[in-house]
Amino acid sequence: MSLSSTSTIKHQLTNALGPKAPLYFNVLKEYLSGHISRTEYDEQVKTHLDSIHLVQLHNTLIVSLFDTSAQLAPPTPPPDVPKPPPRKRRRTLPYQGPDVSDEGTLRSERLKKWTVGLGRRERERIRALEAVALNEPVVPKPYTDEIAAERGVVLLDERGGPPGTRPPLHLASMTRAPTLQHISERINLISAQHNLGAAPKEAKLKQLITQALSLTSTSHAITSIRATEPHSHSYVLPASSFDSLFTVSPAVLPNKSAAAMRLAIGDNEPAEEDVVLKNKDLQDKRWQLFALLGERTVLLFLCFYCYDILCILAHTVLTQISDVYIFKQVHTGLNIYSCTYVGLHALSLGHEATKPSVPALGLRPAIVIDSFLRRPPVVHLTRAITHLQFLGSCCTIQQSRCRMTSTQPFVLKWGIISTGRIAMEFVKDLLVDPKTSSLWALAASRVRKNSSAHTPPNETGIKAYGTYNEVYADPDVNAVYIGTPHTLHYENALAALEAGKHVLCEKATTSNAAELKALLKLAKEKKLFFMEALWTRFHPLTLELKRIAEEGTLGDPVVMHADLSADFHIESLPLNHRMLDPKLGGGALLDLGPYPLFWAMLALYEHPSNKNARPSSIVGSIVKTPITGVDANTSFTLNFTEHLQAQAILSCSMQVPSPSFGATIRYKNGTIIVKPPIFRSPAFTVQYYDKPGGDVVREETKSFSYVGGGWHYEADEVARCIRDGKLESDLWGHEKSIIMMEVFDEVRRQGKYYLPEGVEKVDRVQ
Ligand SMILES: NC(=O)C1=CN([C@@H]2O[C@H](COP(=O)(O)OP(=O)(O)OC[C@H]3O[C@@H](n4cnc5c(N)ncnc54)[C@H](OP(=O)(O)O)[C@@H]3O)[C@@H](O)[C@H]2O)C=CC1
Ligand SMILES: O=C1OC[C@@H](O)[C@H](O)[C@H]1O
Repeated sequence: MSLSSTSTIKHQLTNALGPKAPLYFNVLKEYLSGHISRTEYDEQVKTHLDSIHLVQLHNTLIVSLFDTSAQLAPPTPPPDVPKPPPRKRRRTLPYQGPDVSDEGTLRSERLKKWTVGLGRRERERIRALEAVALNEPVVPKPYTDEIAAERGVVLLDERGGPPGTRPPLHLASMTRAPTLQHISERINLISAQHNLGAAPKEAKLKQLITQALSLTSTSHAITSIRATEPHSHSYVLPASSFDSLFTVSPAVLPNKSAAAMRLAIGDNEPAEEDVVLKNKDLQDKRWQLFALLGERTVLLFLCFYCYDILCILAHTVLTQISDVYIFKQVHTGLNIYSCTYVGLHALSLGHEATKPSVPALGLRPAIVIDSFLRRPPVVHLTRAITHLQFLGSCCTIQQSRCRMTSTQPFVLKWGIISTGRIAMEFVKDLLVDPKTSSLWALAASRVRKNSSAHTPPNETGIKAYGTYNEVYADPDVNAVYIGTPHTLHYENALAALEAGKHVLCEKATTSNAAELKALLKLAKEKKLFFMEALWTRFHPLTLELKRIAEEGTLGDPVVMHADLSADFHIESLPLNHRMLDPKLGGGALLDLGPYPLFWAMLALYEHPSNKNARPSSIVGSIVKTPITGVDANTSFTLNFTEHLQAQAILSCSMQVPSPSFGATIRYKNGTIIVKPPIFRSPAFTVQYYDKPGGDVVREETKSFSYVGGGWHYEADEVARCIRDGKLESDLWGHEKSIIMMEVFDEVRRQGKYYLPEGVEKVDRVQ
């Protein structure tokens, strides 16, 4: 059926209704735009339909509206299930007189059939998906989360059944993702079907998806999430809002939604409340959800109204992040708005006090689709979009929200040592969200020698100093970032620590392990935070890769290869360039080597089966450049044999670009391939075997993009750790940096690459 058929019926109905027509269409508009509920709609529309003829015309109009979808090609991407046989076209419209099966009620069978809202193809698709899910043994995950167990988290029932027993639909297992073309067609269709006016443009959708995805960066990056537009006031709900929201009866929704929204984001939002969790809160299901959501990489989509959009977004998101949970009112016992706010609040709080795991709450990393398949399609695209926009706008997340006991945003004032290349990249990323980190002072050693500690902040509010000592001496500086060449790290970090500053120090942390150990000893004595700036460890890609690598399916790691190389054109570099000058720790190993070694540390050392055992052997080989004698090409292998039988084969060169593979980690049951450049990889692919050493039966690629350059993740980690009084990061702690330096020492020793006398300030590798 075409849209003109619908207009014919509309025309007939208008004539038949006479003066009541505007009222009738107004009610329809209200319904389709979601302002009134289905029940309200039925009640109101009935008052205008005072003859059988009118009722039949009305029913035909409704059918024709829904029928539009049957005639246009379904753009929703088909799943990987056998295609249904071609079906006959329905011959319903244009209106052909009274339908004998219509009993003159608004609930005629034919109408009911249509108002279920899903086409047969769609229903079959869903049914097939359910079958897939049901075939899977549903094994509720054991109650293993230690924090949850310790705190005696109460499991939520899922629709009256035990948690974890409700089979989810594995949208994730679908291999074909929708294209923008699909999305746009579907949106046009839905919009046309429901008189929603102009459909949003692809760009708009893209923007929404991007916006939504930015929510999912990971809780580790919470402080980096930005709203698309600046907001003058907080959009995060105070805890008390929940009391009202939770008491809003689902029966009055969605028509009261606007009120609920206003309640939530109200223009006159009172001052932010101090949210302190008490013990009893920890037993509260709502807070458990906060905790759950705050802990995990979660995107909450509550597109009750628009199944297609939900699937599209879920698809998109599933390719980007680890878990997507779509909470349904029936599933959580919360209404749709409460769910939204729970999610937002959780994201904003980054609640770390309780960490009930997903299985502990009986939720599974899959999309749970249930009763809404039986709901009439109050398909309301604009509402779905409003939700997403709302989600986006609620994401002005301030660091204060990550700390339940503080009402003040935590701001870390950074002092930057050096104005070199990487220091400036780091600075740019600090400015990605100035609310969370404040760039306080910046020093160059070789320019602006005349400036003094009393230099007033310039128009950017950043003090510019002419010596590093002035930064160390500035009482307002909390943490110092060191971005000088490797061999200067020790003296710079030492000075910063002695001045009482926390330190984030570029890789390679020092010239040798002895220097690093001396720094760490001092940091501990002074109760100061110290971290190697191994930014890659904090990237969402790395967190996700680690999750997949360690969840068990792949088994233990066996062999990994990693290389980072770059052609520095050393023949044309000045001899005092940091890559060539042995006094600055020049060469490939200390500059590029940290990254292949990092991947070995992540994949092998950090693997739970390795039980934190250090490498049992290190073998290195170095090719030096005749230009200055620093290493030009270096390879090294590490064995991890105490608990694993694993080997890392690592290499770096400053004479050629990286190879195409980046890093490859081979496990007993699969392989992970990390795309280069491995310091900020854009994607990784996981290949699963049918049996150990067997064929690849499934392959999944996960792609990531970064806000800014990707250094703010490590900056956020530093801020969080310092805020929480930690002396080292849980993700990249001291022990790992020491192992890294010991590996470099050993490789240099074996390759006979000795730094000039006096360069190493503590001991000397020889
Ligand atoms: N995390 C990452 O992605 C990256 C990290 N790095 C690390 O950052 C550090 C710096 O690298 P990069 O920024 O590329 O180097 P640059 O040469 O660009 O910058 C180093 C800066 O250190 C300062 N400096 C102080 N003393 C000296 C000296 N004697 N000789 C040279 N420079 C001196 C200078 O700044 P000023 O004059 O202002 O004092 C100089 O600009 C290295 O340890 C490297 O491993 C490098 C690249 C990427
Ligand atoms: O840390 C680094 O990552 C990127 C490389 O280009 C750079 O040389 C290195 O220091």
